[in-house]
Amino acid sequence: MSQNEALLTLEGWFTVHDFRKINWEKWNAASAEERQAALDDLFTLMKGWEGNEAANEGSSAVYSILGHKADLVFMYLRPTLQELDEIKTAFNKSRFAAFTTTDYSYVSVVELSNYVNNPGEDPKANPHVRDRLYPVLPKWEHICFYPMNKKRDLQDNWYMLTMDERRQMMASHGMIGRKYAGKIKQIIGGSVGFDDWEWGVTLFAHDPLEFKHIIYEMRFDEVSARFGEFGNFLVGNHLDQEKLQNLFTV
Ligand code: VOV
Repeated sequence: MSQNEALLTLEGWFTVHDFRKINWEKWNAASAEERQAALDDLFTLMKGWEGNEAANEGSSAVYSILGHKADLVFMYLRPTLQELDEIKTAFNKSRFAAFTTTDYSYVSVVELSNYVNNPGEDPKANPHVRDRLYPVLPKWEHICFYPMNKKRDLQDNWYMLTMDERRQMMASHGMIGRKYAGKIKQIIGGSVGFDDWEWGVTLFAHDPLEFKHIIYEMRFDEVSARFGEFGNFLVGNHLDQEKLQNLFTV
């Protein structure tokens, strides 16, 4: 056993997942003009977010969420926490926000762990690394989000393993992940100090069954089987302006 072999991590954009519920009773009771004004406010915000993305100053995406846990998720990536705060405030001032409530959100920072770095190389000079730290959210049809920890039990304490043991397990994890190239795009948000779990995992897929396949396959892999602890899973479908307009048409 070796202690204090803390890993160097690389951080990219800060991230908020803002999960919202729609107050359908209020929405249905509003006039057609009030509803359209609310949607127009939302579309104006979305245009602004697209501008940020085009200027390489962050990325955003909107998805519906199935089940009772939420109706929508707004996922934002930005260079600073201040910008994420401004987005939250602007959203809350919009007429659209008055028809929503939020009881779950997740704050993290896009993270790469340095298990795979090349000694002597400045990782942030590597365009491949930069693309992963400052990603454009892919807007694929489906999203899956869940928070997770690595276990800290006496027998199975991830943080008491040696660097070599952890590196080996992460290599096996990465091998499984590579089989899903083109099918799953993963964004790992480090959330130690930012939110209630250690990581927020966001997966994008064209086929939602790929979420089930990769997560199930990883459950048999030692790092997940022995050390993975998981929170709530949320899954949903991509929304653009047209789909939002249809969704909210009464
Ligand atoms: C497309 C799928 C995919 C691929 C290719 C992939 C690869 C990799 C690599 C190469 C590395 C290590 C270097 C780095 O990049 O950080 C990681 C790192 C990580 N992963 Fe991963 N992962 C995937 C997918 C993937 C999934 C589905 C999950 C959830 C696990 C599950 O059981 O539900 C996950 C989790 C993580 C986490 C929490 C970390 C950080 C762990 C730490 O201790 O620091 N990940 N991951």
